[in-house]
Amino acid sequence: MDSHYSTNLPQLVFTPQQLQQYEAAAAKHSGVSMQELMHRAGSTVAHWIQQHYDEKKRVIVLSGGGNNAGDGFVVATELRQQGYDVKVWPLVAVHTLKGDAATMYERFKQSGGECVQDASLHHYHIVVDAIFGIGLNRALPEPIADVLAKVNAAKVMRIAIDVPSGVDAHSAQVHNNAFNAHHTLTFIALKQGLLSGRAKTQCGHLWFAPLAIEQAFYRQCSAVACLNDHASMMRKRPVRDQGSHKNNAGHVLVVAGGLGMAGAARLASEAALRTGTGLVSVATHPDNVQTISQGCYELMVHGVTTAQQLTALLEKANVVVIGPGLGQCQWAQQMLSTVLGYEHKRLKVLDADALNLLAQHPQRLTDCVLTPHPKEAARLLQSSVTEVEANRFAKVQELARSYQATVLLKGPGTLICSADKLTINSSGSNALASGGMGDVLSGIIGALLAQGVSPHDSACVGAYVHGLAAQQASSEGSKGLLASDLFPVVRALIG
Ligand SMILES: NC(=O)C1=CN([C@@H]2O[C@H](COP(=O)(O)OP(=O)(O)OC[C@H]3O[C@@H](n4cnc5c(N)ncnc54)[C@H](O)[C@@H]3O)[C@@H](O)[C@H]2O)[C@@H](O)CC1
Ligand SMILES: [K+]
Repeated sequence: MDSHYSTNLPQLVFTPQQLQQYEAAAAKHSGVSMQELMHRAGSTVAHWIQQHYDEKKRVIVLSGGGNNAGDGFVVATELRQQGYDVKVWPLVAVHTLKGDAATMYERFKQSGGECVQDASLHHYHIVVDAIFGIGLNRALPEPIADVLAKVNAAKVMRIAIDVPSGVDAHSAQVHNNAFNAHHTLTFIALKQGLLSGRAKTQCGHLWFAPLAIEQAFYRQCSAVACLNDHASMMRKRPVRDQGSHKNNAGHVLVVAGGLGMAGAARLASEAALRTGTGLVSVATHPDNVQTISQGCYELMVHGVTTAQQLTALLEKANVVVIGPGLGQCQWAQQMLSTVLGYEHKRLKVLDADALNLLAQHPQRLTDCVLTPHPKEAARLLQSSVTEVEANRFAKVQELARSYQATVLLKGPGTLICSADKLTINSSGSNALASGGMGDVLSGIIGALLAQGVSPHDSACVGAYVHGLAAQQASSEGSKGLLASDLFPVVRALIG
């Protein structure tokens, strides 16, 4: 069916530039004209609205000056035909419309459709955003931003066509007053910029409508990233043979917990245990030993003050997780330089203060997974959080390249980047959780590495399981999720 849509998203992810370049060829190969394609796009949105809201709901479509507006005029025409009270509020003068968008405007007028200026929003139930789609190339002009500020504050259902206006579908940058959608219906192929960072939340529920040309599009160009899905992530979990024992399931050494920071070390090391590691050792500040061991007697906890003591522990482990609650004092620096300088191959997860210390002395790494949040990423790149969030995709690639590591950039739609691969995480975010969530994630990734999963896949599966566990452990929208609440869910997912 041409107006098919679903919240089941494909795994292949593209840039908006690829859509601009190849969608005409894909349409041609599918025997569809560009005008028919615009018609399908608009019809799909109209159909979606009919499926979700009856014709008593009053609809206003905000239109812009490009083809996204053309889709909007199709929506308005079709909904009118179905008996909805629908108006269009052009935010760009309609006489500037060209080509198919101008044709769709004419059809709307000919069918008796009306345009209004300065509509009073409280009269409407549904606002459809047809201002900008993949053609957005700068911040929103002030008059449009002012209208969108009012729309975002109004008690209306907000539905975006293809891309919420003000969201850059390439970089995931969210410009001021971008349309804050409850639902976004995006066409033909997934655009990377809708899937990560604040842009992801700005889309609300994301629906995919292939317009029956997606297969032809996939044949035109290669995806730039992969959106992970449940089945592929579950397939990549480590398999533990029934006849195996603890020594076959890896040995993680968690180097964590400066003075007064026992909790971070405990969360990371318990997470490593709960994710199936055979043995977990902890190297920590001597004062923390008792606190970390309490109630988790499976952990082997060592108070460590010298490089020699740490080296002795490194010899026994196959994976090191370093950073949670480490601090940045001399002891912490010594721990990190001992781990990074250790002569034998050890896979390493660097998190939290290990990243902050690394940022002070940037160096190329070997066998490392880095797990920065945007602020840590900004420090590692000597940049700012604003710059990182303005282009998460470019920044995670820059980090992976300059540090020669697998990098996991946290936030909604966590990004995982290795030299040749970019993956976007699809499971929930933990925006409503309290502290310690990152410590758990580093422990999970360490455990997966220790059980033989590759660095890229460990980061992907770790991010997926962690997000899903946060989703499952918290009831919808409730605050106060504890990092330790994740343990039983992680176990159930990985086990
Ligand atoms: N025929 C086609 O190419 C199809 C296009 N489709 C729709 O068309 C959209 C893409 O259309 P366009 O490429 O025309 O792009 P848009 O409709 O997104 O807007 C582009 C226009 O806005 C201007 N613009 C961009 N950013 C601006 C800003 N911040 N302030 C002021 N003006 C700005 C551009 O210079 C251009 O004139 C898609 O997102 C999709 O909704 C669909 O109908 C499918 C078929
Ligand atoms: K839009």
